[in-house]
Amino acid sequence: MRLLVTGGAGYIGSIVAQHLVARGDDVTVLDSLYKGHRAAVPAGADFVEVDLLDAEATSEAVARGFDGVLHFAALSLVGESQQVPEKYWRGNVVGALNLLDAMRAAEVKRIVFSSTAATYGEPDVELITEDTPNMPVNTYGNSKLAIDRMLTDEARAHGLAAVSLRYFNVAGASGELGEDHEPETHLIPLVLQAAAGKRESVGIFGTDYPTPDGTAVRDYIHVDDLAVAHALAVDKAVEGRHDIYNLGSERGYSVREVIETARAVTGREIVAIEQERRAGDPPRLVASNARARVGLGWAPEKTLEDMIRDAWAWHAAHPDGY
Ligand SMILES: NC(=O)c1ccc[n+]([C@@H]2O[C@H](COP(=O)([O-])OP(=O)(O)OC[C@H]3O[C@@H](n4cnc5c(N)ncnc54)[C@H](O)[C@@H]3O)[C@@H](O)[C@H]2O)c1
Ligand SMILES: O=c1ccn([C@@H]2O[C@H](COP(=O)(O)OP(=O)(O)O[C@H]3O[C@H](CO)[C@H](O)[C@H](O)[C@H]3O)[C@@H](O)[C@H]2O)c(=O)[nH]1
Repeated sequence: MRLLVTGGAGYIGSIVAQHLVARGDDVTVLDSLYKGHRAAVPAGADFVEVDLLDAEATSEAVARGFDGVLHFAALSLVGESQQVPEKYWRGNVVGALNLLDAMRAAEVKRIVFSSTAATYGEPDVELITEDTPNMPVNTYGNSKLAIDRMLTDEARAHGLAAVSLRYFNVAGASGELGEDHEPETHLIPLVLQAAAGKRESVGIFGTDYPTPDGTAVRDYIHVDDLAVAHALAVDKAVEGRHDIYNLGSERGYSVREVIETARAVTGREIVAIEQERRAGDPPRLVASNARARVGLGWAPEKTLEDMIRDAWAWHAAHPDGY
């Protein structure tokens, strides 16, 4: 298929693009390079430097002719989204609307969208299903949920084939491609920076959660498993439908468990300092992936050890990032 990957110079988009190139798709990456890296665009993919907020340039890029779009481009810093919500409503929601306008004009009928567990907010359930109510607790989650709803309407009114994939906590690296965010806010890369001596310690944000060891529990998913799910989703999207799938493992790990696993995998000392809770962090977010198993024929295969080992190998090969 001829596929356009927005945000394909970023962490997840570049690795999914690499996977699509490897299976024989004809891939074009669109990215503004606001956060992404030109060096992350996989060999074998075309690249266009375009900001989705530039409607005209977006239309021109989409008009090159594609069978489908994978839409990763977004702003995704939860803290920043609370401080400057307008940046997130414009960047994420207006950007997606420009993309959908361009797709409609060019008769591109298929989209896979990077949604997020943040659309659920802080649900008090063992496993989050796609029927768990959407109650985002930050602007980032609100903006992603707004795009999900846009896709539902677009599928109904114009026959778009749309799939939203709600990732839980993504980690790991894939060959030459890995996670290089500035600023970095995610637990696993920060823990590995501490292991590598690039930072003195890592904070444990909250030790009084109602969880077995008092620290927050998350469902970590390897970026390669995510790539497989995207390839399935783009193939299985159905015209006139908007399907939503959680992508997680149904297994939660606490912050302490992640740090312990990183100590075991790296063999390094990792200084962890107990701190106050980070505002807006729910105690536990673990996905049910039953719908993705049935609807996509997908199941995660990689473990937390795999994610940490692969991310560690990437950091060793790229100590200063891209
Ligand atoms: N990392 C996670 O754990 C996680 C979890 C859930 C959902 N997501 C979603 O997955 C997607 C990818 O996340 P990531 O961690 O790879 O992020 P990332 O920041 O590494 O990649 C996003 C890319 O989008 C580009 N971009 C942003 N705004 C753009 C615009 N207006 N026009 C063109 N390009 C633009 C950036 O330059 C960057 O390369 C995002 O939509 C994010 O919300 C990520
Ligand atoms: O230095 C750190 C960083 C994080 N944490 C903790 O580790 C867990 C994971 O934190 P991350 O920042 O790695 O991930 P989040 O669960 O906060 O964020 C994930 O879920 C969000 C929605 O809830 C967004 O989708 C986001 O992009 C995605 O990475 C949280 O309990 C957090 O409090 C620490 O203890 N110390």
